[in-house]
Amino acid sequence: MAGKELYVSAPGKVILHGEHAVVHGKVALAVGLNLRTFLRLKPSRDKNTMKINLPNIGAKLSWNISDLQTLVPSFQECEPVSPSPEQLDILKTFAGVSSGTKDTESLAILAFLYLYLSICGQLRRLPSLEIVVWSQLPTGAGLGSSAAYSVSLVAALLTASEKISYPAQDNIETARWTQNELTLVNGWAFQGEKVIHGNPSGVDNAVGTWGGALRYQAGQITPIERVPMLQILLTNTRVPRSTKTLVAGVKDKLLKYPNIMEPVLSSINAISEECQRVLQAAVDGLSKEHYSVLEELIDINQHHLNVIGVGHPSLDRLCQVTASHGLHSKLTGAGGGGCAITLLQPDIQPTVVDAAKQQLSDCGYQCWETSIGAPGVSLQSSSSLPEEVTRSLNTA
Ligand SMILES: Nc1ncnc2c1ncn2[C@@H]1O[C@H](COP(=O)(O)OP(=O)(O)O)[C@@H](O)[C@H]1O
Ligand SMILES: C[C@@](O)(CCOP(=O)(O)O)CC(=O)O
Ligand SMILES: [Mg+2]
Repeated sequence: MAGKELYVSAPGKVILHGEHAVVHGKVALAVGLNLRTFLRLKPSRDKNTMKINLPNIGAKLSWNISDLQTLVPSFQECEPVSPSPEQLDILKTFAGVSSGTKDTESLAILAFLYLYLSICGQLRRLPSLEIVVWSQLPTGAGLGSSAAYSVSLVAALLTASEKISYPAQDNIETARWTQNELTLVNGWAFQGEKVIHGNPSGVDNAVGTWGGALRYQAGQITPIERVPMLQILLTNTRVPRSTKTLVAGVKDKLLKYPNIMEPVLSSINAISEECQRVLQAAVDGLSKEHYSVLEELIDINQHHLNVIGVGHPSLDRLCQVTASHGLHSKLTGAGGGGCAITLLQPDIQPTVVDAAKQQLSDCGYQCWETSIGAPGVSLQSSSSLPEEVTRSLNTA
């Protein structure tokens, strides 16, 4: 691969049930989303420079390879390992980032530096690269943009450093790596998530890597086969929030009120189990009764998520608006604002959906009708990229 330009993409995700509880060992059900993060990597013309350009967050940085090379002795990992506090301190000092930062750009840069130095540190010399990452996903809205960022960076860096193969063949638009290679991508992307989130469960990077529909519990990833087609309305309240802060808040509540919070997490676990049971019992299509169960599960979980402290007035409003049209919604991802999902039954009148969407956009929210179960991280030919993506990557 050395010396080639490459394009990689990774999907965002929607958590159907189990957000937050999954951080504490419970089950989550998650699916790949057809909004993706795209990355272009090419060798730098200037042999002593590493450049990264992140147009979504307005960050453009470059470093001297010789300066980065001085950090290598503290990294050089053979396999994915958790970033140590000492390694993070070294990176913060190098990047001029204050400790305890939750700033978007700082977290993105720290994650990049950690992954670049760890993955490429064993090479004779760090490679001079130009990397652009651009995403269709809103950043920090619960759709796993941090994981899609880490997964696409890792797949590109592992390919560029020849630790995984270059799977593309002539005339093939998208190619995927082998299961073993994807396991390595997922393992490193989890470390990137740790830099950004502090204490991630690993569900988001698993969906970014494998796509489709997954059951995730304590690191165990089980693909859910033949999930019936679900129509989902995805709404972004546009209220910004930080996964890191929300995850830390739930942990504090759990430590303070273990006897009160643990049963709530167990109930969320039971909701995920029941949802999986319904989806798998209904491979030939969901009946009206199945839909009523799924709707009730959504309502109950939304109440639980409020109890554990990750609700937000914008999400309450969203649920009220959709309920007024007979629809059921819950937050997805870390909550505190960000996105919610609304289940749409297949025979729903388009006028009902349109009226709900209109009222949501009157609240200042952004809606998408999505298809779920998108493929995981992929190597793409430049000709396979939508025009919007090519433009964003090349003009950044
Ligand atoms: N396209 C991107 N470019 C740069 N950084 C990104 C991008 N997408 C995500 N990130 C990083 O991920 C962080 C958002 O992660 P998080 O709070 O977990 O929200 P999300 O729900 O979108 O994953 C951002 O602050 C930024 O550091
Ligand atoms: C809240 C959590 O369950 C999901 C977070 O998703 P997001 O970063 O908000 O897209 C945290 C995790 O699983 O690591
Ligand atoms: Mg995230």
